[in-house]
Amino acid sequence: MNMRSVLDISAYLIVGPENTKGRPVPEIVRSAVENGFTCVQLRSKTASAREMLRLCAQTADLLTSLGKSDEVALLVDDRLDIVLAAREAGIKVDGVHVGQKDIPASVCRKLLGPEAVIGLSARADALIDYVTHCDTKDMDYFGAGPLHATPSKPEAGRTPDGRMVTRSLDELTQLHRVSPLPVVVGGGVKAADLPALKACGVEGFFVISAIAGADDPAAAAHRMTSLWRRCPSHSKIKSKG
Ligand SMILES: Cc1ncc(COP(=O)(O)OP(=O)(O)O)c(N)n1
Ligand SMILES: Cc1ncsc1CCOP(=O)(O)O
Ligand SMILES: [Mg+2]
Repeated sequence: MNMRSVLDISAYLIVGPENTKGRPVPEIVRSAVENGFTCVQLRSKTASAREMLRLCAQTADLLTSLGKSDEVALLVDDRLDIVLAAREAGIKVDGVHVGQKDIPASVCRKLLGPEAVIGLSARADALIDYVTHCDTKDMDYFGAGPLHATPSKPEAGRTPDGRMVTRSLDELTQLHRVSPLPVVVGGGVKAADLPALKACGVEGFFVISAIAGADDPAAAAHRMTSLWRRCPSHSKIKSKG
């Protein structure tokens, strides 16, 4: 199954060992996926390579046991080396999410091949101009944000001169209009944000703490995915040539 052709970024969980309040990462992933999450990214700024590989193996096994390995993409943040090593070990990891300072998407595409999923964080400055003119041939979606400042990533939205820039709903609506790729928005996103976010037309939301930090991750996941499904979306207006 080519995961790129069925990629669904509508409800996107990002999680690593530092986000779970001591609970096992696969336990959080299970709660999310059993309750409608459609994409999972393993992200850790502290875990060793071996720990990340173990997490990849556990999460891939979990998705298989849930019958979701051909539906729910399993991605790794930043670490192209982990994706390559996981593949070498026969672990089904579908791709990588890279940021502006990470290994370029073109290099990821070259090393991972045509079937891998590759996500890219859109630039924080001059966002609309960047997305309009960016060469998107190697990427599958844009990550954008933050919607709000967030303790999960305090530097998100911080400009070089120290200001905090969050994304307005108008900007996200415009982003959706100009983007040649699907857009997933995160950064401080909570259930209460979802109706307004969906109305912008963006294809999905990403969260860490709303699920991984919740007292009841399964209930939180159910609330978010059902809300997202229920809310009306703004459809893209295509200009006729
Ligand atoms: C879906 C998604 N969007 C944005 C990010 C942020 O990526 P990046 O800018 O590389 O920052 P880190 O996550 O590496 O701190 C993401 N991980 N996922
Ligand atoms: C990885 C990332 N990139 C921009 S904000 C963010 C963290 C989002 O975490 P939370 O959903 O807890 O605010
Ligand atoms: Mg990164």
